[in-house]
Amino acid sequence: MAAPMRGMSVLRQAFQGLVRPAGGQVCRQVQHRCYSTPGHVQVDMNSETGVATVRLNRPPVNSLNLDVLTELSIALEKLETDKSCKAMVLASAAPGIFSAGLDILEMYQSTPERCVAFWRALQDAWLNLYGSRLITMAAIEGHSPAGGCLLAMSCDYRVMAEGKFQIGLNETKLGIVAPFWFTDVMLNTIGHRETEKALQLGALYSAQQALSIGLVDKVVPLAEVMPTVEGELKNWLQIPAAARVITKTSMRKAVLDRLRSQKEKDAQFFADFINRDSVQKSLGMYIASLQKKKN
Ligand SMILES: CCCCCCCCCC/C=C/CC(=O)SCCNC(=O)CCNC(=O)[C@H](O)C(C)(C)COP(=O)(O)OP(=O)(O)OC[C@H]1O[C@@H](n2cnc3c(N)ncnc32)[C@H](O)[C@@H]1OP(=O)(O)O
Repeated sequence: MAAPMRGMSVLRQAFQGLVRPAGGQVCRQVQHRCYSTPGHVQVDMNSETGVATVRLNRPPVNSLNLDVLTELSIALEKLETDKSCKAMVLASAAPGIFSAGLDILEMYQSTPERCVAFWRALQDAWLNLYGSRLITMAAIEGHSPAGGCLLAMSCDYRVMAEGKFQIGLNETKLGIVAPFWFTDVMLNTIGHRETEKALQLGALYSAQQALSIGLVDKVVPLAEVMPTVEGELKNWLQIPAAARVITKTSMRKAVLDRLRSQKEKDAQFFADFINRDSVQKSLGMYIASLQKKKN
């Protein structure tokens, strides 16, 4: 039997038929399909309910590098074209973390070519997620700063674990600036006034604070995050899909089109900005401060 997954009772897993096959990877019998387990993005498709669970799996903190973003993008594309898939839950396989955001090492002392490739991968992953026809829900079972917050905000619904975890767009604290499409998503989520404060301060919120400004939709104990997402999904799945998708698309189209129309310019701008001496200096100091935490 596979080791119990966080936030899920052993009984529940037994009921769902979790087994460990000869290859050593966790798979489910009968109604579940695992499309991709060897990489950094695990997809578990329940063909009975039409709900896919996509877990980021890059310990220790699920930082988003070029590989993770490319895998995430491909996984989302596959689910989008899978007619049996109706909904997607974005979660983490790493305890205590949803995602630490972009891998800072992709932005520090990197080449302009790598920076552009990295940024394109982020753009594509985000366009696939924010523009998805699927019902998308974020199960935030840990910290979710910066790019992690962007992924969560890009879902239709967010459930976060109570306790010490934090969420927010903290870019200014690193001496960098949240790109316009990060800002657009936050504006659509919490409104203008809260976004202005949040972005200028690089604010990281506790789950309760995030709930109070509408950055997340529900806060529950850690073990209740997945069951709460599953419960909420039942409501969403009852809505006629075509009407829901048209509504979602019309509300998100302007923001998606804004990036689509200037993808290359945005990627080039990112590479130029990130390679400025002053930005590299700030990032270097931030990396040192993360490392110092341990000593
Ligand atoms: C008009 C101008 C327009 C400009 C347009 C372009 C501008 C560019 C915008 C770029 C956008 C960037 C968005 C981002 O996502 S930046 C990333 C921001 N992320 C963070 O600030 C999170 C940093 N991490 C933490 O705070 C903590 O790690 C944590 C998430 C709270 C977890 O804490 P915990 O104690 O559990 O873990 P550790 O801190 O000990 O970390 C374990 C190891 O992981 C390394 N680490 C952590 N985060 C990252 C990361 N994001 N990237 C790479 N590596 C990371 C950490 O250093 C530890 O490594 P070690 O074991 O080797 O020491």
